[in-house]
Amino acid sequence: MECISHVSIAGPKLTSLHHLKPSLHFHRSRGFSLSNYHVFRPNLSRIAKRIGVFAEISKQNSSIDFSDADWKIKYQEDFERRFNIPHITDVFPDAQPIPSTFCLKMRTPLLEDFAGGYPSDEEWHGYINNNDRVLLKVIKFSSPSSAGAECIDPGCSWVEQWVHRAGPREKIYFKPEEVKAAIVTCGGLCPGLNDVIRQIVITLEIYGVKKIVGIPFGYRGFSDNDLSEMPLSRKVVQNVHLSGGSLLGVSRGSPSVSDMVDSMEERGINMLFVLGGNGTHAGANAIHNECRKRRLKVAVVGVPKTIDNDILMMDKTFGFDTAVEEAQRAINSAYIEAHSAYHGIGVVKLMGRSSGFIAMHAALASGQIDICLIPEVPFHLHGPHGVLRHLKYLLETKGSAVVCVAEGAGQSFLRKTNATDASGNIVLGDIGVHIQQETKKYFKEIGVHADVKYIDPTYMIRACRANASDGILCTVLGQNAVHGAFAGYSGITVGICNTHYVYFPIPEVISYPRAVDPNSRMWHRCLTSTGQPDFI
Ligand SMILES: Nc1ncnc2c1ncn2[C@@H]1O[C@H](COP(=O)(O)OP(=O)(O)O)[C@@H](O)[C@H]1O
Ligand SMILES: O=P(O)(O)OC[C@H]1O[C@](O)(COP(=O)(O)O)[C@@H](O)[C@@H]1O
Ligand SMILES: [Mg+2]
Repeated sequence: MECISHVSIAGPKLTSLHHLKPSLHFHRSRGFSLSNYHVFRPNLSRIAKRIGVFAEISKQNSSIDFSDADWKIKYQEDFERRFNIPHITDVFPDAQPIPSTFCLKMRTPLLEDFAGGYPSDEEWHGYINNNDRVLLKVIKFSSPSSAGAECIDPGCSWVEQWVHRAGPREKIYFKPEEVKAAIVTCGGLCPGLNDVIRQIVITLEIYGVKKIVGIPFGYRGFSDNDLSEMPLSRKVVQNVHLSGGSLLGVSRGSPSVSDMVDSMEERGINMLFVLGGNGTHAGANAIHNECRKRRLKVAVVGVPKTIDNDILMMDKTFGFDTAVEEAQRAINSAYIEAHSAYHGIGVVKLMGRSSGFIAMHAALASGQIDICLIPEVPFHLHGPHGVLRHLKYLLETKGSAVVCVAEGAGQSFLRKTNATDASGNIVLGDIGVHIQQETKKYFKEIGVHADVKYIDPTYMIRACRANASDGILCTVLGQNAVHGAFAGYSGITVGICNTHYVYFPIPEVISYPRAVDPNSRMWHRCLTSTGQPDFI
């Protein structure tokens, strides 16, 4: 691979970190304690153990023999294998590609049949080479103690990790007139679903596909005989992005994988575009595997939909930006209420089952949050270092305060019900209500007036239409999903990585939910912005 040119990273230098050092009750979670550095990412590991994910990472790295002079080459080869994207020729080695019918200089497939041959423009240079790659990690950490460092070996050496570049290929493995493409949207709503549906349909038509359908109400639509598939065309989807929600509907819970593949066979579906989060992608990968087992020439391509932004490796997922923007309205209302009341306290609960990205980014964007609580960073409500004591301090010094809490935070304070939704997700207790009640109780007990208001904007945020930035992301992801399917890939998902668009094999991005790294610069920035102390 070619040489990389390096640039310096902005941020506090070790020599200037003393202002962040923990005092008795200050920023212990920032983790600059170098003397305790036994593992590569101590703070992250501590949190990781709690949420049971990073054990896997250390297991992967602990099996590497760093005394082997070739360990890096072997690691990179192994990485290349892991991130290889499954292709139709893995199962059908004799499958012959045809020249792509996708060419921006030649839009005739919309109008013509292919009896006289496939239109193509050999001279066009708008295609992606199958060997093009995008660098997954772009920071060269010089020490495991650098904030957010992700090191493979104790010396934290530079290891290149490349993933597949997304986009249209010169050769395609499906004849457009033989394609029946289906789109399904699963899980909860997320801004941008309609934008992605629209782009998939438009791009399919540009390739020359005539049979495009929507599966209604998520995976359920495969098995419920009362639900018929929805014919889709550019005309049908032309304006769908102007409203939120999903044109096709969503649902949780699903029929068995084998029933879904039976249904696909009956309907003659050979391209399936699956829009959803971790659960949906697990389903998509299972469908892909089942199709392979049955030797069906089918492309299954995912588009990660998670407002929580909890899919691994990606810069962000669509809908996240809109959610952060929309959350500003709730935060601002909470701020105005709190600021206008005598000793006002506003509590805003934002989405994020296991990841606090929305809360962290919304806090950063608003500049009105005094306390941001996320699932990745443990906290106490009561006690000398607890949230409530700090709220009292804020009322004394500022007169009002605003708390932003991610829905998955502080679950240990709430009674567990073990209830799950139809998809098997744990039903969380309402931490927002709990904080509101505990705050009221606390101030009553200490005889200090406090006017506590609680806002839960979850469903208002989820139902929004995508903002401009998400609209663009959805457009690119939707188009790339179609390019990936035509290129013959299956069991893949699309994403954005270091601002470039890529394909990932599904299992690599859903092995556990992506979480905020409490040792990352972004969390440190959030703490700097809110000015909150550690609550442990
Ligand atoms: N491990 C799994 N294997 C197969 N299908 C799954 C799995 N987990 C969830 N699903 C299905 O995926 C769909 C969406 O899952 P859900 O967790 O509700 O949303 P999300 O995809 O956003 O995580 C549901 O229809 C659910 O039944
Ligand atoms: O009320 P519902 O539909 O179960 O959804 C609530 C959940 O949906 C979410 O918005 C995320 O849903 P997905 O995992 O489906 O993307 C969570 O933040 C929230 O816990
Ligand atoms: Mg899920």
